Amino acid sequence: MPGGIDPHTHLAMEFMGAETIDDFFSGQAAALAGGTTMHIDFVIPVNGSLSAGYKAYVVKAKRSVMDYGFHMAITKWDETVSREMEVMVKDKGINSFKFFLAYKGSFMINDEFLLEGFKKCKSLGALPMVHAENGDAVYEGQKRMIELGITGPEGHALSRPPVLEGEATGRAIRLAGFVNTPLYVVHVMSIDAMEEVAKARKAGQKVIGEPVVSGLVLNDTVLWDPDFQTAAKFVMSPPIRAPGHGKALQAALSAGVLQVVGTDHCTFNTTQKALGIGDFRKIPNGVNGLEERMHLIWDTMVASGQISVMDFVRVTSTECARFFNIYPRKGAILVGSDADIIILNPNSSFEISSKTHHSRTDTNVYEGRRGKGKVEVTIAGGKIVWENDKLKVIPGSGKYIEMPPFNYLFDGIEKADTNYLSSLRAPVIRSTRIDAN
Ligand SMILES: NC(=O)NCCC(=O)O
Ligand SMILES: [Zn+2]
Ligand SMILES: [Zn+2]
Repeated sequence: MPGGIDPHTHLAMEFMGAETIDDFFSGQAAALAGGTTMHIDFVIPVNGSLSAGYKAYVVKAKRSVMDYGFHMAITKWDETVSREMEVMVKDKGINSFKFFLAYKGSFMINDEFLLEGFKKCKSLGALPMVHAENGDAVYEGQKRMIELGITGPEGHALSRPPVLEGEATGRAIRLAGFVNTPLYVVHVMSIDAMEEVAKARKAGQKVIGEPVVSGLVLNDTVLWDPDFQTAAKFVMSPPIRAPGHGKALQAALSAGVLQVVGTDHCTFNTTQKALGIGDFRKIPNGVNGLEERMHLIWDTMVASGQISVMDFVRVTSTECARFFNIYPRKGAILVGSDADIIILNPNSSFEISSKTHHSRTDTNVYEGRRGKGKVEVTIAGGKIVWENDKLKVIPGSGKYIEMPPFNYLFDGIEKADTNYLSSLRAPVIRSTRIDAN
């Protein structure tokens, strides 16, 4: 099959007072061992500067062992940001921008700037992405938990319930519809958010929903574990939800309501997670998944009969290549495509453990999981990099993949705008005469 493409990772990311323990070397080594041959990471601007952020990430990615691309986060709005977005698209090969509706006081931006960002993305042919949670309400929910004396990891889930994800997802979708731009919703974690995506797609709106492995296969009961370390490793945003949400997301994935599976790989070790002992708001948010994604999706979705092998390739690779406009170079086995290929043996089994995984983190949120379907060989760029449970990787061998704007979702956007304009009624010409009496 074509190698996996993970549309959502955070390697060497500075976040919540810590830096993720996996960098572009260890995170990518883990990815290759799990059959993923390309990932798209989020560049975080430095003090709001896109160019400074881009430069920093070019340095971070120097030791790459596999191909990668960048999305860019937009964390503030002004003329410079608007101009720099243009540079990122036209000169740097970035065709997607992420807007955080959560993380009040750090990454979050308001609706006025979200609208500006959506308009700019549309004009550049870049895909806007949203982290959809209502950041103001999350802030309120966090205060409420602390006042109630709930300071442990369970407070994380209780302070940001599904309704806040549903609200922000619906709002972002409606604003994208108002601007008439395609939209990509990252880490859809709840039924509430998924149903907003479903409703919009049914109405013909170009909305992409990305579930992540943790949301598909885990549930939030672990956040109530009495051991802080055990519970804290599962803290991510939006939170892993109550039992039932994961199964509904799986059904949505098999029905095509959700389209591509990411990981949101963002790893912090036990010492880093301990920053939040006594205050869940300080636990660095993020879980692992780069190495586990292909195995868990195969086992959960294909081995269980929920999706076909063809669908597996679509949701783990091809569709991602199409959304980010690099198909058929990536996401296919064709003459002229990059030779990123995996051999997955459906009859052999895998077992996940922090003792054997390739990530640098000392825990694994999928610890102890076993299943059917193991990636036995990974070929990246025509070279065997994973075979007989051994990695053969060369730091610096990974290439930066430039992604051009105007993917297929932009087809028809201009036409719809023209139709909209001509559908507006002719302006009313009113008399300004005022009668004397
Ligand atoms: N998701 C998460 O908890 N950490 C990474 C940052 C983000 O994607 O929101
Ligand atoms: Zn996010
Ligand atoms: Zn993320």
